[in-house]
Amino acid sequence: MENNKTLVEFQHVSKEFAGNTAVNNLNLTIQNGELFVLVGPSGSGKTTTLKMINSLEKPTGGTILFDNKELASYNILKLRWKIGYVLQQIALFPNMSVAQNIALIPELQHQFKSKSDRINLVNNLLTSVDLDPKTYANRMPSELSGGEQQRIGILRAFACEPQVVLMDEAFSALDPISRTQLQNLVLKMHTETKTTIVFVTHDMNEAMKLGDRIGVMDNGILQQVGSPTDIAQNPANELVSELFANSGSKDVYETYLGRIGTLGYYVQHAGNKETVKYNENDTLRNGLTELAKGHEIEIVLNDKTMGYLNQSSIIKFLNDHQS
Ligand SMILES: Nc1ncnc2c1ncn2[C@@H]1O[C@H](COP(=O)(O)OP(=O)(O)OP(=O)(O)O)[C@@H](O)[C@H]1O
Repeated sequence: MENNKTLVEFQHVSKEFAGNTAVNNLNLTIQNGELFVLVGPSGSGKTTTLKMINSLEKPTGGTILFDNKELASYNILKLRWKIGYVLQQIALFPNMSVAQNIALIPELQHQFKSKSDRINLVNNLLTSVDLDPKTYANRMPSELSGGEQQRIGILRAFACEPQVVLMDEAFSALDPISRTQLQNLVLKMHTETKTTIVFVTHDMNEAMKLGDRIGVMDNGILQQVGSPTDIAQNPANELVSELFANSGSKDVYETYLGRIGTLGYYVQHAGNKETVKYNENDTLRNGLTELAKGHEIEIVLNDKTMGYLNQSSIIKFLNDHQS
């Protein structure tokens, strides 16, 4: 029977380059609608895994299913229309305006019935990321900052309503402020569009902030797959706990909260942006209630709040109240 929940499935997938194993016997399922993060040190096989999803690399062993059909049986060029791709090296077309870049793929797919459809799509997408269409639509990529260019790269990837968006170290070259803004943008796009995203990073903090589930890779081998809570609380082995420890465990709780805060905020994006501060155990519960209502909150960490945050019930609480 078909399982519509699975979008990508790696079955015993390996990839060798001239005798060197980049990916070793990978078994992994990525669900429709999830934000899946692959994290691991340099050379661990993340990019190779990602590229096998859009067939930029072909496995040397095993099988990949896409939407329950063997990837090898697809017309790859057609399939790539349905796969958004965002790279670290910002890849906007330099001779096209912002609007032309964003509308390119839907245009090639004849998705616009009229000129106003095209203008509406571009204007809505730009407005959704706080870039005024009047100012930005006709600019050329060279007239944008790095962060703005990557923002447009993300919009372009989402513009054709892809089945999945692949992002490879998309923010690694950016300054910390732009990086945080773009991470928040990805969470917002994901919450709003429910598009499946596979995000590659070497940064555990970024993984903890973004991932619904995280896959930890090392040396071509998938070490563990789990929610941020699983990875933080029950690392499968030394490698995972070291990677986690090196990322600074305090930061992890902060990014964890960042994620919760961002989700809370974006649930009611256009609504009330009241800021309330909480710093005690009991008020944290109240804070979460506010958050579930869509209010933005800031939680100051101390021993008590850290104790409470250790419970995975915090996530359950938000899930129960947001749906
Ligand atoms: N085209 C290629 N030819 C030969 N070897 C390759 C090729 N692409 C990747 N490799 C090797 O495969 C291994 C995994 O590389 P990959 O780029 O997937 O790792 P990664 O985890 O994404 O690393 P990084 O974060 O540095 O990009 C590395 O040893 C790399 O040198």
